[in-house]
Amino acid sequence: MDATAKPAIRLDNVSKQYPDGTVAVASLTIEIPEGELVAFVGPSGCGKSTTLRMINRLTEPTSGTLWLEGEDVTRVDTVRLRRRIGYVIQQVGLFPHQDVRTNVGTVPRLLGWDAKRIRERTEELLDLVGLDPAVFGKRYPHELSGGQRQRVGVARALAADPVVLLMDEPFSAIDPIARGRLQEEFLRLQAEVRKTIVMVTHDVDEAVRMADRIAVFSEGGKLEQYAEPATILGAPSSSFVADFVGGDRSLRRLAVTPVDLTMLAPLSDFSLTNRDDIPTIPVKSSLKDALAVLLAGDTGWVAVRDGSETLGVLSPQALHQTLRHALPPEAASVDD
Ligand SMILES: Nc1ncnc2c1ncn2[C@@H]1O[C@H](COP(=O)(O)OP(=O)(O)OP(=O)(O)O)[C@@H](O)[C@H]1O
Repeated sequence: MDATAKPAIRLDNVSKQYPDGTVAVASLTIEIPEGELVAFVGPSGCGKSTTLRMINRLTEPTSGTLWLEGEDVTRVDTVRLRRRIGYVIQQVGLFPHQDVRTNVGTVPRLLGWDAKRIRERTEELLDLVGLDPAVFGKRYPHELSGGQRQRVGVARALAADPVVLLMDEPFSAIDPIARGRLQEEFLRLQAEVRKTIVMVTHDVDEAVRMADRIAVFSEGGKLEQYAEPATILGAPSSSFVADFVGGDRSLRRLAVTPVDLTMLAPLSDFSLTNRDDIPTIPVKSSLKDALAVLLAGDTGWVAVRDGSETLGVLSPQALHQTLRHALPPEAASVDD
């Protein structure tokens, strides 16, 4: 964690015991750095949603302290607290009898914004989530696809510019192809708005792809490991974490391991009739992207580009070495 980054959210020894005696979260301390996307993963019933809902106090903690931007919000008025925290859930929870524009303007209306400002803000947000306001603004939720509804849900959650966005399984009800597209769009949106986001997901690939940091929980809201995706996959802290992220975590790791620029050979080393034939990848590509491009091409080489400048060429041998380096054999077994 960047030592200078101040946490947007801090849970301090927070616990939740439901009235029937179930201890969903025993005693959890975790900090969410400002501007980061943190994914909560873990087996069913381990307390992910309870923890998420304690952040906006839809579920009141039994004990412990909750901090938002350095302020103790454990006992502040929940209506005011929730205005600072957007919330997106799996079934979106759009109001079925209100059109898209009215749905998106919900919180600004509650805040008493004037009509012109609400209209401008809803237009801006619909544009931001990739829905043309002229086409979609007047539609009702049942006139939208699942993915479009989800975008409206995100636009609505962002409407009053909250400091934090909580998302509980936001993409899980959407088919895999549309989900991939939404995830990508969401990452683009996040690069623009840079909110502090906490997301619960069942999908390890989604967490690896989207999160700056992953929190792996076990039963009772026990934080097993809290680290960047590459660390969770490459150095799981226990056999529990290793088992949870799965036997194919080595392959998952390729998606978060960048191409090693020290392995590139100069383009001039290659006697090619037409250098334009070499497939290229951008400098920030992952090993997974490099491998995919290499397999799709005929030349066996991949040029790495920074804008229009070619930095060098990745040969199959260099890629093989990088893969072996990225996927050491010991990564396959982890002991407690
Ligand atoms: N209102 C409630 N009353 C009693 N127990 C509850 C309540 N809500 C959740 N629980 C219990 O608390 C524990 C944690 O539930 P929670 O929904 O936080 O888990 P989760 O990790 O989000 O699960 P999932 O991945 O299945 O959604 C579970 O044992 C669950 O049965």
